[in-house]
Amino acid sequence: MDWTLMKRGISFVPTENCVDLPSGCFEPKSYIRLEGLNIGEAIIMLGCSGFFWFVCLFLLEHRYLQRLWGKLITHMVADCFENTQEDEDVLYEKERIQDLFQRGETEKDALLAVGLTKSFKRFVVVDCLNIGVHHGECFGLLGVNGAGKTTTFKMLTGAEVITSGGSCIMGYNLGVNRRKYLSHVGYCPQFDALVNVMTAKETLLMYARLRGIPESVAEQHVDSLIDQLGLTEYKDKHCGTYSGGNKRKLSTAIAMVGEPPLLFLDEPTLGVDPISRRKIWNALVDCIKNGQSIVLTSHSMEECEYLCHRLGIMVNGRFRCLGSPQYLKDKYCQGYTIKVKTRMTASAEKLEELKTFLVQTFGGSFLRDEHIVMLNFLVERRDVTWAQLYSTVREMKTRFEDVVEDSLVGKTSLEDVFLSFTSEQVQQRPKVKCRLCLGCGKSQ
Ligand SMILES: Nc1ncnc2c1ncn2[C@@H]1O[C@H](COP(=O)(O)OP(=O)(O)OP(=O)(O)O)[C@@H](O)[C@H]1O
Repeated sequence: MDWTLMKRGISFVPTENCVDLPSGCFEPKSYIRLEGLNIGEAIIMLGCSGFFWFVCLFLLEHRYLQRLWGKLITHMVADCFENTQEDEDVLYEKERIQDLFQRGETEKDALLAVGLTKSFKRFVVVDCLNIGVHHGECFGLLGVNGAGKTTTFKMLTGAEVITSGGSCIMGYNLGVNRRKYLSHVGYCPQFDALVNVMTAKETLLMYARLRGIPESVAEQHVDSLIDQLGLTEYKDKHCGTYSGGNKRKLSTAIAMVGEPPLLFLDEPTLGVDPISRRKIWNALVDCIKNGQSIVLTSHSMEECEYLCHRLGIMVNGRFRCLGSPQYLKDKYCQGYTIKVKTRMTASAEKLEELKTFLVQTFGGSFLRDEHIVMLNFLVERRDVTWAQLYSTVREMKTRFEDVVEDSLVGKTSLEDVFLSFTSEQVQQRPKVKCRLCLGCGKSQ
């Protein structure tokens, strides 16, 4: 046998007429042949898979897949708004978000959600919602009970399956790169998810470890969160013994563990006292200064004005308006409000007289809402001066002394903007025609 040939990768196989061969009973044969147990097939497979993964890497590196996905999504949600009148700011934002998706530049915003839709059985709860949250921005999601805020949060945090649409956080797609996507999120759910037998410190340390914060800095990080949110007094007590407000503080602190780039906070200050609320606000302002982004829901207009750069008011699962608090006030509710507290003993005729007096005094004013003894008038005029308002209110008090108990004059607020949209909310909404809403349109 020729050992030099063996070393060069040539094997020897027995031949039928071995006696005739000069080398004896063996014939040289290559290892890399395709037949039998040779490695030819493996080499071809290796070459093909190398080429395949190179193409995949190339497509990923050059964002072709993201662009393709973006185009697909925007194409599929294109019909979402057909037959509906959308606010111009909402439409502008939708176009901006779709453009970013199409160009594959999803990392330009901290959060980009396009055509987000959720339907439960026969009803659409969130209806082709487009959300873009800039880096270092606090975005407020407002809406009456049942508008779809919590469902939106659940979809964006992967807790609820999205019926249609898609979402990217820091450029990572929930559908494609779920683990990376979720690693950038801190979530404070609407209902506290706490382990009752653990203390605040133990809970936060557990989350710090889960987030991979090194042990050497975890304790210091947790202590600073406890201090920031005013939980120092309770840090070694079991969560089960906490008041509702303290549970909310701890849930907010959990969301802040590890300084994630995006925080989803579902009513973080619900049931929190005014002093602690300000502590939470300050902690959130620090997060924003730190470059983190926040998506917040709240029923406190004061909180939204304090924290949010931009707000979207959700009605029937859609944005009804979008913009900064001041912009929304200027656009939707210019003017003043006159609140009148009436006496319980006031007769119906006198009340009607009072209403007519205020409506007629200022052309362009109307009774916006009425609750037992409270009348809320909106004066939608910019040319009215404070002096005119106060003199009218003085006159009203003198003329209707037996009807008016007290009154309050003020500029229109964010609450007025909010109230102007709430009447549009309906409890159950039928499915809309949308190419991505699975089966929608067909079942109707
Ligand atoms: N799992 C579910 N199955 C059926 N309907 C649901 C489900 N979850 C939510 N809904 C419905 O979806 C609608 C929106 O609920 P959601 O909790 O998102 O409202 P919300 O705006 O967060 O209200 P709130 O301000 O009270 O928290 C409600 O009418 C609710 O009944």
